[in-house]
Amino acid sequence: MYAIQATDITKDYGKGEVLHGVSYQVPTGQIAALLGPNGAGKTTLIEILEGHRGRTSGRLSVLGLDPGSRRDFARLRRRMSVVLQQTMLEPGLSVRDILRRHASYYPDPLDTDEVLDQVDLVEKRSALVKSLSDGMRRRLDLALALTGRPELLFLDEPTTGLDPVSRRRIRGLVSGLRDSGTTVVLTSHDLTEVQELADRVDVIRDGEFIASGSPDDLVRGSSAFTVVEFADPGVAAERLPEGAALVNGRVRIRTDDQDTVVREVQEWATREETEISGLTIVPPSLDDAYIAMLETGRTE
Ligand SMILES: Nc1ncnc2c1ncn2[C@@H]1O[C@H](COP(=O)(O)OP(=O)(O)OP(=O)(O)O)[C@@H](O)[C@H]1O
Repeated sequence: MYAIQATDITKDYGKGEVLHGVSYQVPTGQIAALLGPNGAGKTTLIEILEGHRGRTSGRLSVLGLDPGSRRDFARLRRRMSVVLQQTMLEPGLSVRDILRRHASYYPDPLDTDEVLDQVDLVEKRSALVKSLSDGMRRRLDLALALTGRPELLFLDEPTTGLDPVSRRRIRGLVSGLRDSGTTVVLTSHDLTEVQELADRVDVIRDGEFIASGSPDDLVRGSSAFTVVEFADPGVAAERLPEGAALVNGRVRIRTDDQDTVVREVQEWATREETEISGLTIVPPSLDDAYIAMLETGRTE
């Protein structure tokens, strides 16, 4: 079952295509991250999926409806939520009042206090919107989005500007949404967050997808390097293993074949009659993989 099925979507704003026939699928109940450099076409695609922008061509089904049709869009609005980076809220209303009013738009909304608790804003329930900090505003935006029990949630940079405790809490909340069957489409430039949260990642560049898969798949399939390191054994630089560099008192070797490097390092240590201590093998992160992917233009 797919919450989103987009096939051969193109978009031309009038000066040539910015989406070149992209196909994109998100299984129901998964967290899908959409990544790509500035200008790649993420916002355009997301807005088409949300029904806030028309497509030039292609087929699209979101929760079984076509966001490009006015009638379906009206139905879809009751079943999905969008959390943008900035939203307009009436500054003179209290947190509780704004949530209550929002809840009145839905047939079966979440209880206001419950949703405030979820986003850790209980203590601010009587505060006016204009008195909230940026981080609190973001949490209120999320509370508003959750109120209608959306089946599909679009989240744009959900934890930008939040302090570490709030960030952790919101990430926990987002992964809990998946557990309760909500589908989440996430755009974030924080790839640690994406690695932690996303079930699948799709990378778009110049209006085309260049990679798709789980975060682990993308890391495994990338040309990013693993780093093998050990403590400086105190030998002369020219006697270090081939390809090694001395960085902050550690010998560092970048490789795409860690097993061979570890074996060679052990053989080297035997030859040099030296001990290897503090050996670490650090696989590439999603961040490394993503950068390598964009540099090499690797295809799926
Ligand atoms: N309203 C518009 N009119 C004309 N061209 C647009 C419009 N919106 C976006 N574009 C163009 O479409 C392309 C994709 O832009 P889009 O905003 O979708 O990229 P993005 O991946 O979301 O970028 P960013 O990470 O910078 O937000 C860009 O070349 C942009 O200039």
